[in-house]
Amino acid sequence: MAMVLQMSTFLHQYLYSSAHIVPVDKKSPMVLRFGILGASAMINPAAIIHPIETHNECVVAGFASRDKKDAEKAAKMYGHGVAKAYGSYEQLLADENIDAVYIPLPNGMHYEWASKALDAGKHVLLEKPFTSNAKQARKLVAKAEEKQLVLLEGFHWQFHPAAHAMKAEITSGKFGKILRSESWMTTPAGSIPKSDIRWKFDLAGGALMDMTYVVSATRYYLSAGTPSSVVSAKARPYKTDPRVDSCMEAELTYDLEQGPVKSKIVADMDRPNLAFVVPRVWELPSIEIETERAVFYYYNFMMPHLYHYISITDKKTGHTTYQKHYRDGTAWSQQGEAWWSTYRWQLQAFLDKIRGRVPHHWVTGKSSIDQMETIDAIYEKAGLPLRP
Ligand SMILES: NC(=O)C1=CN([C@@H]2O[C@H](COP(=O)(O)OP(=O)(O)OC[C@H]3O[C@@H](n4cnc5c(N)ncnc54)[C@H](OP(=O)(O)O)[C@@H]3O)[C@@H](O)[C@H]2O)C=CC1
Ligand SMILES: O=C1OC[C@@H](O)[C@H](O)[C@H]1O
Repeated sequence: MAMVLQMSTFLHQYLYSSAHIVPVDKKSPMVLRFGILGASAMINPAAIIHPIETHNECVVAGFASRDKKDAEKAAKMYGHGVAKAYGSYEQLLADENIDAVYIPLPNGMHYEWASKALDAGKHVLLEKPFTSNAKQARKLVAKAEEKQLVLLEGFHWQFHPAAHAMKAEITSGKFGKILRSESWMTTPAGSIPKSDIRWKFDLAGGALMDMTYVVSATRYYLSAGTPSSVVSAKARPYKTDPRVDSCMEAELTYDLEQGPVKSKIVADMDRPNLAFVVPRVWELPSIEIETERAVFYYYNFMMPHLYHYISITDKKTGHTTYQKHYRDGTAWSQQGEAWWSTYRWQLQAFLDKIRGRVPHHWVTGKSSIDQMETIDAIYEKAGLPLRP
């Protein structure tokens, strides 16, 4: 289902950004010039190109590809006559006219290229998962601190008003302590092509890596770092490479100040059809959290701009209330439009951080390290090697 969501978001982004394109002066010192490493990545239009088109403080100034023709194609299609094409990532990084880079490369290349970008003095918006493993994450965060540059893991969903509205309810104290959580993300069997980067161990593929959202949502709503223990972890190995998890299910325990919480996560890139024929298209990435007095359920936490709801069921009365949030919210007073996607909210925060303004939300380096430490611990418990 995740792929269907991705396609819907492409359409959503295309339609809304076309209606809200803002012309910007590339030469103005106030305009941040982005370069994209991996011009032909599938995620580019939704995650960065269309959001930038609707922002008056930034522009895509360069596309780099392994093949210069692909960079030229992207520049022609999305460059608005100002973007340059580069036939290698190194060439883009060497260009002093680029201020920041977006990195949508295969997971296993995140560390190398984010590190090189920081060395070249660029701010980095890095796709999830942050790196291949926690060791790399620690090194990368240290490098960004040393260079005093902005480095952000692209957990776009956390920047959306609905994410914050749900968190504000959970942490309000009205519903008591958190007791347990369960988060899942699936995509129907056969929907990810065999050639996809997600199936390649050497590129740090695997369901837990790709659907890292289930871990990050759990940690975000529990305000947690790393689990005190991975109670169980079971991988369904990918047919042609058992080091790659086509599905990962794990049970974690968090020892929070408020008390222990049991969390289950499910990430399935090859979800069997219902009765062998019906793809489970209704299974959007979701999280359920039980507290002493209520059960929360956030349906489609990953792409809430398309559709979402948050339900809160009172455990005593059984009464359920529903909420939807497309703008404003606890962390926002003035910013944002109802049509902004999670990626547009994320871009706003990234720019605010670079410009010295206070972003409405941030994914800290420590959080990205904790995230990768959790992923490593789950792989270890499942008996799979850490990603290279
Ligand atoms: N935030 C979100 O919502 C999403 C995030 N992602 C993340 O973005 C990243 C890219 O995903 P996606 O766009 O689906 O990936 P794609 O396979 O579509 O794109 C990856 C790009 O990386 C470049 N590349 C460099 N080396 C290789 C290699 N050895 N094999 C394949 N590609 C290579 C290619 O660009 P070129 O040839 O032009 O250099 C390629 O187009 C992943 O880390 C993924 O987790 C993905 C989807 C959604
Ligand atoms: O980040 C992602 O979000 C959407 C999914 O379809 C995709 O597999 C994943 O990389």
